[in-house]
Amino acid sequence: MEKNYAYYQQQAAQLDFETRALIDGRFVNAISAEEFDTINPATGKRLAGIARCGALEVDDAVGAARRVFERGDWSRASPKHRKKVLLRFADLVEANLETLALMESLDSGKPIRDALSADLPDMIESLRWHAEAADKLYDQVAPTAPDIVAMIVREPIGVVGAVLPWNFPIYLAGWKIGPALASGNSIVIKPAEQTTLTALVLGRLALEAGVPEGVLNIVPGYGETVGQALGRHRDIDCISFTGSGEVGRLFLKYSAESNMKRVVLECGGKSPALVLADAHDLAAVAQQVALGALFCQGENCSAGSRLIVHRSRKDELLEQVKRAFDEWRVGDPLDPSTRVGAMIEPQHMRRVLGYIDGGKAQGARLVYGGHQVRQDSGGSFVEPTIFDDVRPSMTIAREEIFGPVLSVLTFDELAEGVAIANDTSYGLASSVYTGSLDAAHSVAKAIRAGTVSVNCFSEGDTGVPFGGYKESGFGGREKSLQAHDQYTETKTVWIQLGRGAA
Ligand SMILES: NC(=O)C1=CN([C@@H]2O[C@H](COP(=O)(O)OP(=O)(O)OC[C@H]3O[C@@H](n4cnc5c(N)ncnc54)[C@H](O)[C@@H]3O)[C@@H](O)[C@H]2O)C=CC1
Ligand code: BAL
Repeated sequence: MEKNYAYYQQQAAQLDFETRALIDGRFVNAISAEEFDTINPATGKRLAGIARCGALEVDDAVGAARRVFERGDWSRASPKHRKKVLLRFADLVEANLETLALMESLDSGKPIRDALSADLPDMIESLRWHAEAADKLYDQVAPTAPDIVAMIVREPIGVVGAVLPWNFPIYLAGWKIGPALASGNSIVIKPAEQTTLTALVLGRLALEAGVPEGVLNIVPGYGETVGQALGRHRDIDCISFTGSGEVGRLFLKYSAESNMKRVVLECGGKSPALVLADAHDLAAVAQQVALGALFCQGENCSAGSRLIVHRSRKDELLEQVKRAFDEWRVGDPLDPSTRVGAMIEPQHMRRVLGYIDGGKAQGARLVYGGHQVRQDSGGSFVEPTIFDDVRPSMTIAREEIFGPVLSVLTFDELAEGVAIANDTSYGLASSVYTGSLDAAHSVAKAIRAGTVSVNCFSEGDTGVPFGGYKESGFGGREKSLQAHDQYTETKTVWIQLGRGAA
């Protein structure tokens, strides 16, 4: 059967959902037997009732994670064994790619085409990449005096709490599970309450692949209960969090008020796309600008939400960007021709529409879109939107909107453009478009952001670090070998020769 809209609708209608927590290798209901609803953002309809866990289930999951860690079934397994199991896990995710993509699209509102072509393949790559690293990351021996051997060894940090957002639920689960498990830790995952379904399938597949019981636990529930209990738990060694800066700060507080656990935060952005006067091929630039602004409905921490363009090229580029935006059709996420799906929930849609109203009120010029659409669907849809004549002081140029809204600002001198790009409390990603190698390098050095992409919008791949400067990030990087630093402790073993037993 052709894999068209009708096919995906039919497949989606046949899905079964796992809705229970995974603790110590068993799927269990919440102790209270309570559930919370997970809703399809594209229809407003309930998909399933999910186990509503709380601090008691967090205790059980952390206890199980700690026991297996101390027993060593996984933490002291040979790296080769961990690699083999994680590669099998990746294969199983791949074998279930379409089912997981459908579930992800239903639960998060993201277009099925993105779930199939980006979220799932990238998640699988993350598992494989870190699995392969497991038996290739060597420890070190320091240069010392001849009667000393000083070894610098990495050890798993212990029990990791992974707190996930709703914008890339399975993909970001992969960012955390891959390196955390490859380096021998146990993990307790708290999915965002809006998007729990795919994480629970991952739990089943991990067990099937041979990840020992208790090594990977999933505790669904709300942030104030499950999230906070993880953050304050004295037997968790590291929290890896992705989400808002506001909640990121809470995790720092939880850590300070409990056991000083390591906290790694990945917290959003207001990323610039800086287009210099000598940029080539504005039609191609416009395609990248649209991708940066609209991918995942703009619900993307690294979204290129500020277009900062040299005044001499503004009018021409703006026309091209509008044309590029025309290609981003809003529609039912299950329709493979849809490129802009549903906002995660009605309150978030209202927040995005509030920013649009605020932009108009502050004097920015709405030149494209600007409205809620597809009301009849029952879902939360906002059309791609462009504001021109935005000043750096306006709220839409400063705050993370997390929706398909692009602000256009102009500059005359390059230094001014760079200053506007850096005039933000965030520093996650950025793009620069130029025909000059010199300018590309100078701007890349001057921009204070974790990623600078030149003549494209990109976060790179699994092999390169991802994370933010300033309030976009704290404590480390995701992806690449640097991700393993989050989840490992460094131990120095200092051996004095000639004083021990013969
Ligand atoms: N990847 C990113 O950078 C993301 C950024 N955001 C930003 O945050 C805004 C709000 O989105 P939310 O879903 O509300 O993000 P959030 O930061 O509230 O949620 C992220 C995770 O933290 C948990 N959480 C919430 N409150 C908590 C608490 N008091 N203690 C412990 N854990 C808690 C949530 O349950 C979820 O698992 C978005 O509009 C966007 O600007 C949101 C999601 C992802
Ligand atoms: N851009 C992928 C990571 C995130 O949105 O958090």
